[in-house]
Amino acid sequence: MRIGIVGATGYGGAELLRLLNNHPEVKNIHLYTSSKDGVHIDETYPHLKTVYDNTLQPFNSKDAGSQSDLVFMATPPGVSAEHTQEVREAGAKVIDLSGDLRLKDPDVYSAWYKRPSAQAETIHQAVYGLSEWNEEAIRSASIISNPGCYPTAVLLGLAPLIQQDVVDTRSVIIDAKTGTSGAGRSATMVTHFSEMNENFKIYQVNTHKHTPEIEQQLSIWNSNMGAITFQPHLVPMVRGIMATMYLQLNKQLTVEQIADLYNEAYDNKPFVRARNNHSFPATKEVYGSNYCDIGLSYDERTGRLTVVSVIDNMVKGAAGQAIQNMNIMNGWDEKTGLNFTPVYP
Ligand SMILES: NC(=O)C1=CN([C@@H]2O[C@H](COP(=O)(O)OP(=O)(O)OC[C@H]3O[C@@H](n4cnc5c(N)ncnc54)[C@H](OP(=O)(O)O)[C@@H]3O)[C@@H](O)[C@H]2O)C=CC1
Ligand SMILES: CC(=O)N[C@@H](CCC(=O)OP(=O)(O)O)C(=O)O
Repeated sequence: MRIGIVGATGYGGAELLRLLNNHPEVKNIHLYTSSKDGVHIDETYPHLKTVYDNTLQPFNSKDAGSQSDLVFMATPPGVSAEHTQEVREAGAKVIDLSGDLRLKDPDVYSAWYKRPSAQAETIHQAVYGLSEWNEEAIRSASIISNPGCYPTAVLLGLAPLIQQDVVDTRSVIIDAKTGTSGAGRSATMVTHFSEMNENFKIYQVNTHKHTPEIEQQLSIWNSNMGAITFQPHLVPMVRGIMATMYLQLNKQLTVEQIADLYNEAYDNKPFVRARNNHSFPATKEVYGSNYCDIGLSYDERTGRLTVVSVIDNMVKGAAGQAIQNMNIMNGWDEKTGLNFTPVYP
């Protein structure tokens, strides 16, 4: 299969290249840039030196769409809104890692992203690529909107409870932490070493653009769902997301019954590892891998359930899930090219 990566000089693009290099069905990769035409990828990323012979070429939709069967858009907001349809018309399928095509209501997109949305038709065609829960639609999709990193961790953690309607829908509080790579390679002050080392910051309180994305999917699963509270934090590490979620159950369930909901949901899902022994995952336990690890605890004193979900934001939260979706679209085993254990310590 011929692959195109737009935004290859960014963190998401580089991670795609690292993973696709080990994918047996991928024979040819074109890298596109808006600023580094003619530069070899290993000048930007020496760690990718042995990966194909890739020189960056200028991005235009026509070339990208005709030189590739599938194009990954690993670009900032606005780029895929503008170019996805042109890439499709030139012949390639598209997997978009940005948030441009995730929100089905263009007004909601404009309100949270503070920019014009993509055309309604493109948004309509895009299938939300939460691999574990949307497999059938992904299989026949031509455009995938790859989920955001936080929504991936949060939705995988909440799905079994929300789908089975065992949660007081107004009680959901999500306290999430991320490493600095989530901000991309071009981020400057916010993730500057002096700003982040020995520091811990809350940011975009009640305004983060992943809030409507999480709410949209939760309300597809359960029409009683309303607004949620989602607060992101930056911690001084490079990779990893931990989402700690607090919720009140709307019915009496034993710890065993709660664990059963997770086992039933994820027993045949190779990348989700739910624990039912009161053990809690740490971000390092999924580092560099496509796993999402989940732990939970029910506090009988308060009637509150705590769910902890961790992923590597660069892999399951971006490039890994995108490749998992590529596998599903092509009828390949979803683990192809992704079947490796986390790096530890
Ligand atoms: N980092 C993460 O953990 C995650 C990121 N995402 C999303 O994936 C996307 C990419 O993120 P990330 O890789 O971190 O970001 P980076 O800032 O690291 O990289 C983005 C790349 O996009 C390219 N680019 C910028 N403008 C244009 C343009 N007009 N046309 C074509 N290419 C352009 C740039 O490369 P060049 O200058 O060579 O063109 C740049 O290297 C974003 O939308 C992000 O929100 C999603 C999930 C997780
Ligand atoms: C640390 C940091 O800034 N993280 C980013 C992660 C989200 C991201 O990558 O955004 P999309 O996947 O939705 O495009 C943020 O909070 O915006």
